[in-house]
Amino acid sequence: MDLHTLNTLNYEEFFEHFGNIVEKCPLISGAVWSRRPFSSALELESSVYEFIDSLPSSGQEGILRCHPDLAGKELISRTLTQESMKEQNQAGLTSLSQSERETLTLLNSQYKLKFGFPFVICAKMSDKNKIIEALRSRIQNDRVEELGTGIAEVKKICHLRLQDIFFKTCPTRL
Ligand SMILES: NC(=O)NC1=NC(=O)NC1=O
Repeated sequence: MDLHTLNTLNYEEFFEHFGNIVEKCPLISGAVWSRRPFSSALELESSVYEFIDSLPSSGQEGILRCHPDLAGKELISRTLTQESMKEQNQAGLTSLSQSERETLTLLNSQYKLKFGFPFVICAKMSDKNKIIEALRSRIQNDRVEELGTGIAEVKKICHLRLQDIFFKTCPTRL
């Protein structure tokens, strides 16, 4: 997608392309649309991060709570968003053994009980073993630290989703 197109999308069209760059948080894209014109794709990405960083902790916790568990009920019931399905599949979470699934389910529940928001990690940059390892170690952290780490992972997920959108629409420009 070239810059002219990006900057001339009305907000409905902007939602079509960018509505789920942060999982189930179209409000962020709705807010960032007001920041156009963008001088680059990078500036669009920075506007998303600035919006997220400007939220109070309750708002950032809300963003984490919009994320489905990894290998959770939405994956089982096939109600994941397209983006999440692709990311979870890429990390090998659609081909877990029974014991791996049980371990992830237990750790996810313990994590949510402790923090009041789900464990979030950029699945595309990880794999099932690293995810289980990260969950085991991050559950030991305190809440403030985990909120920060979770939001950092949300930004990584957003970065890769934006790359997909821009690359998909102009694959020739490598
Ligand atoms: N709880 C999560 O970490 N969810 C996710 N990570 C991803 O990379 N995609 C998701 O949906």
